Amino acid sequence: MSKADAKSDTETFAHIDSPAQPQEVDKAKIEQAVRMILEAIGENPDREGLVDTPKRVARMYEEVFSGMRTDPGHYFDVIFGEDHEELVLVKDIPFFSMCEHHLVPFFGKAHVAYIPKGGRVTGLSKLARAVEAIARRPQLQERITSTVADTMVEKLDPHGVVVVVEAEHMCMTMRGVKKPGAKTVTSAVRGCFEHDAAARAEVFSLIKG
Ligand SMILES: Nc1nc2c(ncn2[C@@H]2O[C@H](COP(=O)(O)OP(=O)(O)OP(=O)(O)O)[C@@H](O)[C@H]2O)c(=O)[nH]1
Ligand SMILES: [Zn+2]
Repeated sequence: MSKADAKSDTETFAHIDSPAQPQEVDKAKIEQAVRMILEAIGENPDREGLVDTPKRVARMYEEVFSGMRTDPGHYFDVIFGEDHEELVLVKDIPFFSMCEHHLVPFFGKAHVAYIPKGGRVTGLSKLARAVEAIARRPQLQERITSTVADTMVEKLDPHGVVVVVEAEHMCMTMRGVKKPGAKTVTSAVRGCFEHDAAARAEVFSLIKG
């Protein structure tokens, strides 16, 4: 399921030439919708404090959903021919995303580890950029986790990948079940880490430490 999702993401963004050329969001439509929501809750969208709110929300959605117009795989186009076939871990990458069920934020940290193969070593910042591009869409935590892992497998063909994401979901905090502090942890394990329990344990202990 998650692998299929990652594939469809790759297909969705296949037409985008560069992450530096985002397509526009339909801000006028967002403004219209926000105005309607304000009316629906009994507010006056023309009062002073709210008159610019639809525009602000449209700009905010353009920013927080910018990953809709970014192919995370592009970040792995540049590779260094470094002969390093040992573990690389970038941990505590902060991210912010939007729950696709309620359109409220969930946020936390991502930890990304891989063992490069054949000199396909990526820039460390590209791991964080890929996490950000994938998070900035209407999302599920599980899908962020597996899409990061599957994008790396597809683009870098490494020996193995481990992605761990820990997050707090505002839809569980400020509404509904109201359980502030509850953390969700998800992981995606690919390649050699699937079979090598010791290597997997090393990564998890480095993430924890
Ligand atoms: N698996 C998964 N579930 C999520 C994520 N973000 C939010 N959810 C859950 O999505 C579910 C949506 O459940 P529904 O019953 O359709 O909606 P709801 O009535 O608003 O649910 P409550 O949050 O329980 O009030 C809730 O259980 C959320 O906690 C996520 O990233 N992954
Ligand atoms: Zn939610």
